[in-house]
Amino acid sequence: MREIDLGLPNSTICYYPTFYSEERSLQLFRILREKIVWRHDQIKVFGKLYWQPRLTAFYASNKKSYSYSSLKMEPLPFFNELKSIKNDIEKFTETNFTSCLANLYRDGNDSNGWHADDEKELGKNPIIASLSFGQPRFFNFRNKKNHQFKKKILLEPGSLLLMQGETQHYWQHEIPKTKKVLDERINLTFRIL
Ligand SMILES: O=C(O)CCC(=O)C(=O)O
Ligand SMILES: [Fe+2]
Repeated sequence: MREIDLGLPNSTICYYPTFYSEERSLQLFRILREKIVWRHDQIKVFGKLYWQPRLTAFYASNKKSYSYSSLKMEPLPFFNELKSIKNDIEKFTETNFTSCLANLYRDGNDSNGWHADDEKELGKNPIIASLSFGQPRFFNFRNKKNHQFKKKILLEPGSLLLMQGETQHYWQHEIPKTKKVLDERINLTFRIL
């Protein structure tokens, strides 16, 4: 499989543009759009409530909830197709994942602000497997200590982005908004909780 090492210091980040074929990605987009129970939550930032700029869902094979940005998500059980995607990822990475956070970016106005996936329940050096479907979107990295030090990649449908090792200690990531009229994008991030 085609593999692109991002080559950022103090990180292990690999991009696989064609983890799924074009046809399979389109089929999976339709299934995920329909079967995932999407929710729109509010989060509290400095005491003020804001609507999250995207829809989300949380699935897990255990009972562990996922907490971030003042939000606590209780898991739903995996449905068949999501389980089979999890299987594909597990075979490829030789890693067993317990949980999947799903994001639906409805258009260019939806986004995911600068953050690192460094919640303590993920452990010290978490492995995160991130799959993309639907509309391609840019994904930015920036160095935590030097915000000028950035790298931008386009996440294409059917692609896999693997972040592991010390990545979350040194780098933040975001999905920026864009003024262009865009279609929906679905992201699945598999994690161990
Ligand atoms: O949508 C993406 O590709 C990134 C999602 C993300 O960073 C997250 O859910 O923690
Ligand atoms: Fe993230």
